[in-house]
Amino acid sequence: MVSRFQVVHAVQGKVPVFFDGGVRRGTDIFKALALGAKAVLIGRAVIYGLAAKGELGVKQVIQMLKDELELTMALSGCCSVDDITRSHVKTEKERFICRM
Ligand SMILES: Cc1cc2nc3c(=O)[nH]c(=O)nc-3n(C[C@H](O)[C@H](O)[C@H](O)COP(=O)(O)O)c2cc1C
Repeated sequence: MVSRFQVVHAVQGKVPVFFDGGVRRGTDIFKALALGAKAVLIGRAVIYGLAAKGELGVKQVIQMLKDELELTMALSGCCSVDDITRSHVKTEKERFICRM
């Protein structure tokens, strides 16, 4: 089965990619950007916030995603989103080679 992250990787640099679906954490945004996505779209995460706490919940979800993305960027040595590159993520195959 091909994952959404693999699809982004496959078309990287050929067409602008908007990553849509399953974004729940800042690390998901980081990974999508690292694989070449120009933007990510968020559906249910903000709906969950809306259902739980209304407008405040939506703001909190967006702030949480922003905080998590910024933390991930800081831990990866990225000062801006333009600094996030393909080298910041590994495929399963690359991870396997690293373990050998
Ligand atoms: C309440 C709700 C309504 C949606 N309505 C539509 C729609 O009318 N047409 C459409 O193409 N996608 C619709 N979507 C899908 C979103 O555009 C988006 O693709 C999806 O929610 C992203 O995945 P995520 O929810 O995992 O973030 C809807 C999503 C939600 C949560």
